[in-house]
Amino acid sequence: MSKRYDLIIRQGMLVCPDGVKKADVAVDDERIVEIAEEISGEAKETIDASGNYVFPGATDGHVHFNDPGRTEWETIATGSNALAAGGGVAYFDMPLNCNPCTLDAKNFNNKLAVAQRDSLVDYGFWGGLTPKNLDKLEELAECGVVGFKAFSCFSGITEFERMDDYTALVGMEKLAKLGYPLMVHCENAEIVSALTAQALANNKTTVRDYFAAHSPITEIENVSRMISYAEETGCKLIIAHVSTARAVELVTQARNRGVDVSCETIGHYLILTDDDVERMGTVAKCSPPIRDAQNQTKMWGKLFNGEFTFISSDHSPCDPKLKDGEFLKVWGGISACQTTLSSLLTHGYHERKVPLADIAKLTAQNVNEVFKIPGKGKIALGFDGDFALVDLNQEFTLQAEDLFYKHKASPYVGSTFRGNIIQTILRGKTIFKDGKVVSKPIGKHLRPLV
Ligand SMILES: NC(=O)N[C@H]1NC(=O)NC1=O
Ligand SMILES: [Zn+2]
Ligand SMILES: [Zn+2]
Repeated sequence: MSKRYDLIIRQGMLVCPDGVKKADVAVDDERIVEIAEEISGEAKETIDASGNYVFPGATDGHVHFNDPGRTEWETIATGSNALAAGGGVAYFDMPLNCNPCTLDAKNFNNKLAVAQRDSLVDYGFWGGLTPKNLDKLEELAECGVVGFKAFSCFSGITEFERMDDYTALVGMEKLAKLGYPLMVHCENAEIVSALTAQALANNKTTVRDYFAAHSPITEIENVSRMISYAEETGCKLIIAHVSTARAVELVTQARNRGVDVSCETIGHYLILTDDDVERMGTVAKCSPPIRDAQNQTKMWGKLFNGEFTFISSDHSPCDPKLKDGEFLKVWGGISACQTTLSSLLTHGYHERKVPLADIAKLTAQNVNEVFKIPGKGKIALGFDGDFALVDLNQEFTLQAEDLFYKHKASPYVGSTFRGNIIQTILRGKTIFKDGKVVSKPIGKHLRPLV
């Protein structure tokens, strides 16, 4: 007997964990219920995807939507719209740069209320770990955080204090017991702050002065230090936005000897170089900074080796006024959550032949597996009906007005991409189509199975 499903997507090239295949996929009651060469049943809605690729909807493991409290920078509403326009169905929001920061249950619940009202797509939240909230980790875990985030160096936000070595050790001991991962922004605080102070004192504030103050060793040293604490405590460690191939090598070596450590990288470390940043200016300032072309080539090698667990955007926008000034002094953060998938299709698949199934793992599957989010991140039976429909060969040049961010700025404005997201579907419902958001906020809170 043929069934009547909520949705059937017909004849798309499905990007499944084991490769790409032409098939139909049916969704009923928000979940994928059938995948077959030809599904005989009918549906309330049918999408003809012939000629297009169907990716699992992306999950961005690392964004700063700044809501509540810094909504003049970005909001959950605008950020989640941008994510959907880029094929995203979920994100994990960082415990800063919202205000107050997510350092206890009360502020977690404040943010949850905003997301319940305003988030177009599904969401998880990071809790923070700072010297001030070692006694709040348990309550944050009970709230349902996906993990904890800490900064080894100054975070840019005074209220979100950096994690000193004592806090790193004790925090990791506690998180190991609770069974939650810690993600660390790894840059050596003493070296970065001394070099920055010296540069400022000498009026050396150019882009190259900034790179010099955040040289590769500051990341490499701190990654190895964090690995030592993880190895000692058994805490699951994730290195945030790793920017140097040498740091990735340290992570891989540690993992090979049994340490529970993995790393995330960000699109811009694979796509832009230091010379691009010099040309583009402060819109492309981030920390750690974007490195040279030689390092970038090695980073692609690491991607081909499977050494990155997932790729995020580190979407960290600000009020444009904060990007206006001398390079060393302005806000560090890049707006990118709308372009990660298209970037990887352009520079990964088309330029370097990265398999599409690997791109799907890096943008959707792995991040949900690492954080134990059930039922999300791949095109498989029983999983959420989350899809990004992609015209793989369609080229487009990104215009500022295409961006759904609160502030229409990004280093990628003016770049030409190959691989356009034409439709995004969250749990069976179309939320973005042909350049427009077509749904009210329907996001729900994602809790890990810890
Ligand atoms: N506070 C904040 O968002 N910092 C982020 N920006 C950036 O470029 N790197 C970060 O960690
Ligand atoms: Zn960071
Ligand atoms: Zn970040």
